[in-house]
Amino acid sequence: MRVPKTLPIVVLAVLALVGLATPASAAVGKYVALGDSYSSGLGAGSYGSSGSCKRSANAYPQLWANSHAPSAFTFAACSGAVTQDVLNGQVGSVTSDTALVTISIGGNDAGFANVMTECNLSSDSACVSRNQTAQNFARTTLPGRLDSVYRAIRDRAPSARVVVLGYPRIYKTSGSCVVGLSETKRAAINQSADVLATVTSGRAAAFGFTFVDTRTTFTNHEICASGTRWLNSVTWPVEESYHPNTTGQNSGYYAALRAVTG
Ligand SMILES: CCCCCCCCCCCCCCCC(=O)Oc1ccc([N+](=O)[O-])cc1
Repeated sequence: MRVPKTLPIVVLAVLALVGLATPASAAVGKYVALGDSYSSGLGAGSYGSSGSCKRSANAYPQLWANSHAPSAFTFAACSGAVTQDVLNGQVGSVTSDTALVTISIGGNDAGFANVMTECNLSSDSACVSRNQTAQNFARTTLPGRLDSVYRAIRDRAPSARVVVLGYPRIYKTSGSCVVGLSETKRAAINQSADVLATVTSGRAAAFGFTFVDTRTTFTNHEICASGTRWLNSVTWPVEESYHPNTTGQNSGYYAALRAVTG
């Protein structure tokens, strides 16, 4: 076997060229953060001048932008948003050169605030019934609404990576819990979270989007869990109740997002 004397030099030259053409870390393109209060960071404080949208400096989209230095960052998520709000007021920020889109949406369409209010003020059976209504809505009406949002994102940015982040279970169910609702109510609310996760992950997959299941990230950090709690219980302002706190945004949502984006 005869190896030409010039081969090592050629190999080195090729390696050098490849090295020059490849930056130490890949450049990060434009990032647009869409969604509701779980993405705006309501519950995590430091809302700056974002008004009623309550975009927190501690929210996972801001944490991701701080650490990844995208070429542009649009924080469009807004507290209380339903799917139609994303279509009307948020998705316009997504453009053909957007590289990454993140979103959490659908919980308000399914009646999140009404469910939590009913379960706090009414009987076990009323809470269970209200959750069944929400679950029925999530299975029948919500898929079409999610499809409209996901289609709009894909149409506007066909080559963007789209990461759909789900909602955690709010409660730990086993064991006693002074700050929490009855076991029956907690189980019913968690079942709604499970239905939302199933429906949302299914629609995300249909569009080739990445679904991040935050139920697993938040495990043992729910309300009534013995570990550090990552969600507010009933708190003041009331609208911040049942939302991720600073640690929930960081160790729950941001960590789960980084697990799929690097
Ligand atoms: C649909 C049944 C919900 C039962 C609990 C299910 C598990 C957790 C699901 C969480 C879904 C939260 C999505 C909504 C987040 C959000 O924007 O909340 C709001 C925040 C603020 C307002 N508000 O009016 O100020 C209204 C709503």
